[in-house]
Amino acid sequence: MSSLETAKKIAARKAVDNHVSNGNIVGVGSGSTIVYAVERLSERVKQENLDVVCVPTSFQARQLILSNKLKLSDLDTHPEIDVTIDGADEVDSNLNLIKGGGGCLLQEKIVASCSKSMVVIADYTKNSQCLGEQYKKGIPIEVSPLGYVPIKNKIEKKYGGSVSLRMAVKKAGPVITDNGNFILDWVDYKSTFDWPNVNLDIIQIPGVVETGLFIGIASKAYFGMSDGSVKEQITS
Ligand SMILES: O=C(CO)[C@H](O)[C@H](O)COP(=O)(O)O
Repeated sequence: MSSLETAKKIAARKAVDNHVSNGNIVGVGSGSTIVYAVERLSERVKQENLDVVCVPTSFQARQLILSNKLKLSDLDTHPEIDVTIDGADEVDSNLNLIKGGGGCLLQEKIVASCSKSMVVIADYTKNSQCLGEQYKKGIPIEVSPLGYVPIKNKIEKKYGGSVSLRMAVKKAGPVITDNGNFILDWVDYKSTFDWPNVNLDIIQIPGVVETGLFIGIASKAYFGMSDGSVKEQITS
């Protein structure tokens, strides 16, 4: 296993061990790091006979829950979640996040917002001082297909940088989210922006469904480090 995969795995396992207990409703994030968390959750459920119910943040998370034989639920049945564990594309020193590299930002934000706490699991490359310092693929913005060109133009005109429509890899067309929307990726923005205000402003543009900026949502992050240790970060 590469040092990056080991880092993801140790962060994920520690978060599950520290934050999940019997009777919990658990929000299950998306991406590659969450796979290790679900594996650990499944181990603990078997070993400790835990009664845990899982609410997915994506089609991928749903499949992971089912293939690991965990109890699957949804927000209709469980609108209040004890803890959501999820990955991130970048985490700043205030635990503000960029998420949505995997295109699941809307469900991820809804599930996190229904949770008493959101715990981030990531490898050491995601740990930065300010957003945009490490992650260069851009801030994802989920939009209604109808409005993607005017939304792109408005963001570029007001804030600069470049906004592009995310294209599918194995299809001649755009990525379509689990909710039937498009994703815009905004690159070359200023990393010194006042993110809480920029986020609120972008969300006001008609046709913007959600942004991948998670401001003031996460309460703790676990970073797997290259030396095999796990760094814990909380909000100041
Ligand atoms: O936000 C996400 C998906 O929408 C993921 O959590 C994020 O992209 C991190 O993924 P990975 O664990 O593969 O690095």
